[in-house]
Amino acid sequence: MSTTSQFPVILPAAGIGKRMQSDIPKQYLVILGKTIIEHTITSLLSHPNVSYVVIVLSSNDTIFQTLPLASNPRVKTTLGGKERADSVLAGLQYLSAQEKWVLVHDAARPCLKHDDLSNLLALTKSGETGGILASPVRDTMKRGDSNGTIAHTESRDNLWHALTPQLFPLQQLKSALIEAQQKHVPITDEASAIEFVNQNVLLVEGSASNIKVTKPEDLMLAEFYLSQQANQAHFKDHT
Ligand SMILES: Nc1ccn([C@@H]2O[C@H](COP(=O)(O)OP(=O)(O)OP(=O)(O)O)[C@@H](O)[C@H]2O)c(=O)n1
Ligand SMILES: C[C@](O)(CO)[C@H](O)COP(=O)(O)O
Repeated sequence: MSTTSQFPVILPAAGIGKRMQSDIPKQYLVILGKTIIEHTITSLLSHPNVSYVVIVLSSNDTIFQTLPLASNPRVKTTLGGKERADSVLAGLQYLSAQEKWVLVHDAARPCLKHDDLSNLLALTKSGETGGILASPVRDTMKRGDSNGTIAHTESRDNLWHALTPQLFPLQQLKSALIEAQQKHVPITDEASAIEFVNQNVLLVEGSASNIKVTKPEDLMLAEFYLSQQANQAHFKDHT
């Protein structure tokens, strides 16, 4: 990917982190001396093909403006909504209609690797079909029933974990999200909106280390991956 193509990123960060059960929204928990959202934004802004990042905040947010990154001219903010999809749509509406492609990435995924983002962005070279980072499931998959017993074993073939970033043409994603919202279809990621309007989404294999910090036990795992990435960068700089 050349350094001349530049893409905006929408970063939904208006969630409360119910499953994390912390006193503050999980994106403001600190790992290795920095909040999770600062790790995420720093990793995005240091990629040569990212133009700027639109952070979608809750109207109750009092923390973001206190972070040094808040005054970075490549960091913009807007207000989100009740569900993640509402926040993403608010972010898309902030963008100029001149933008062709848009990336959407969770604030709560601080361990994104540049190589994975470059592989995803390579889709913009080959056509108009968007795609997502994803990782193949590894375990044997069971479908349970309402009694908590196994109904059957699901085939692992072609089964993937959906990750972010997700990359789509701006207008396609905006109209798919609006249509899903009007029809009250629950949307948990951008790809599901595009699937809802019967359009194709490509899968780009990404690292399983690109975890979403969701539950308390994920904090230690994110710390491990972030320190591994910092060590690798240090090693690169000294060889
Ligand atoms: N109304 C919402 C809900 C979620 N998000 C963002 O979407 C990303 C992924 O969502 P998730 O991990 O589910 O975050 P939360 O909604 O905060 O967590 P929980 O579901 O445990 O409450 C997070 O960066 C979160 O801040 C958002 O911008 N607006
Ligand atoms: C967008 C996402 O991170 C893809 O894995 C995810 O769908 C966010 O919401 P979830 O409720 O944690 O699945």
